[in-house]
Amino acid sequence: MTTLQSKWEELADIKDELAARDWFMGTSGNLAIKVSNEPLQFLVTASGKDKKKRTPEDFLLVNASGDLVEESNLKPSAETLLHCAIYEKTSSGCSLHVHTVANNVISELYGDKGKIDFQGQELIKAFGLWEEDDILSIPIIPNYAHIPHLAEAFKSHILADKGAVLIRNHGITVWGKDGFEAKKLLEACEFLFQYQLALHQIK
Ligand SMILES: CSC[C@@H](O)[C@@H](O)C(=O)COP(=O)(O)O
Ligand SMILES: [Zn+2]
Repeated sequence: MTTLQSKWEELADIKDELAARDWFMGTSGNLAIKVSNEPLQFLVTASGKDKKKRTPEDFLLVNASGDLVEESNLKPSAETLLHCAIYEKTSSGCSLHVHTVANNVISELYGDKGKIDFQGQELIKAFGLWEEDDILSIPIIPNYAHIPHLAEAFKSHILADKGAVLIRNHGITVWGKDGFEAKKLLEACEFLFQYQLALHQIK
């Protein structure tokens, strides 16, 4: 199996798992996985498709600028520039973006603060935060309709090889060294958001 094929399979399996959680409502969400460093090339979901379905056209190979490596009648995700920013600034190997009700409500509740912090919650260990006083701080940025503008705002929060950024009333993007890590971070964030919303209900 070539690297391209194995990366395709890795991303397709993640897509299926996230689809099983119903995290691709209304064709939302996009996923990417790095295939090579020199030249930088990555697979990204084709724009506007139903990501709950598995088809041979689910992913497109793009370069560091987000342009197609080979001609296609499909377009790469409208948000490919966010994935480009991650691979430009880090050695991360996979980036995942989903819209969920929980991440949208949290982004609205905490958007004016520009971040949401979690401390003393076991799941922050997914981000490598093991000490009792460690804080997981997830930035929340405005949702600019102009994607190059959104990508610029997003870029300033890409500070390590793994991370997460919430886009207000839009969704979350996470990245990690490979598909396993990126999915772990995404699941941890969604757990923390649901936990926080549950706390709001009883307080
Ligand atoms: C109609 S879904 C919302 C989209 O505008 C976008 O935010 C999204 O996540 C999916 O866009 P896509 O171009 O399919 O990757
Ligand atoms: Zn989106």
